[in-house]
Amino acid sequence: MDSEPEQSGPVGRGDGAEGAADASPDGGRPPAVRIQGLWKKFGEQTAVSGIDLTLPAGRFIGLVGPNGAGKTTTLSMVTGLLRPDAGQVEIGGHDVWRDPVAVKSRIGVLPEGLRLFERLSGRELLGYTGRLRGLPGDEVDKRAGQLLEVLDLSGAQHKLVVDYSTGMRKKIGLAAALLHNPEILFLDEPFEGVDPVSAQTIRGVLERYTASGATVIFSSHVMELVESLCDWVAVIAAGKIRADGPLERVRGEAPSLHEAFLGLVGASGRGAGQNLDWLGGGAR
Ligand SMILES: Nc1ncnc2c1ncn2[C@@H]1O[C@H](COP(=O)(O)OP(=O)(O)OP(=O)(O)O)[C@@H](O)[C@H]1O
Repeated sequence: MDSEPEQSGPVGRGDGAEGAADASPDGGRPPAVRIQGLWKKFGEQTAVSGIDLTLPAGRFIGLVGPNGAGKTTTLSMVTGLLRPDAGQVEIGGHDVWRDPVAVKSRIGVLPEGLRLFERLSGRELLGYTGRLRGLPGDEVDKRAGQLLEVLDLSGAQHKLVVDYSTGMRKKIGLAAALLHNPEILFLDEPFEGVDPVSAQTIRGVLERYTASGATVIFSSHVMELVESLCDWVAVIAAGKIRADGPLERVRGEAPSLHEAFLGLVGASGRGAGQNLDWLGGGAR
């Protein structure tokens, strides 16, 4: 994207770190995430272009942006999976790269393109994950059984992960990310490829988790989903944050988050397919 997007309707960036002001320590809790000057290039391609962002603890937060905006790259750097070219990230007040053990014990991650141990059953995968996390065996068994039950995977617990469907993989990945009861859960496109029934199950688990004061940060391009789940939103486009803050403020005067998003990423009124004059039954 080579031009600045319009910012009609919702409150955008460029007016100081107003999102940061609202995301300041809440009841003595440090922000869930504090990002300063984050950059990442892949060869000539700048994926993340100087992001500053503070996300408060205890919220359901959506990171939204079009394809290629930099969501996965940002989440990978924030969760310690990808080293930034420049910048700092703190999670719950701990530096991700200087204090990785403290950070990793506090977070759960459901990455994009989830790579799982395919030759383990779902149950074995949770057992292995729990032991890696240092949980006692009986506690792992108890938690794994409950998570499998709630996520409707009990019937498939002895099936190999390689034979799981896309939705089942998302759910077992979510169970593995929740097993150690993290303070902050990062989910990259958790609902992609998931049917409505499984989506409702995942949603219920996440709502229960945030109701107890935990933080969920998830990326998505499904605005309706973000609007119905999140109370805090950050909009990213072309590697930059375009707006962030409470949902109502990012939505502004726009009738929906979808409309606000199109304005913020500069896609309002973009014609769809005027050049495809050959396409369609009548043009043969
Ligand atoms: N490993 C890589 N090597 C080269 N370019 C990359 C790599 N990873 C990401 N990119 C590029 O960086 C930009 C941001 O990609 P990223 O995957 O972070 O976007 P995204 O917002 O998650 O997109 P989507 O919604 O389509 O998953 C894109 O232009 C992408 O092509």
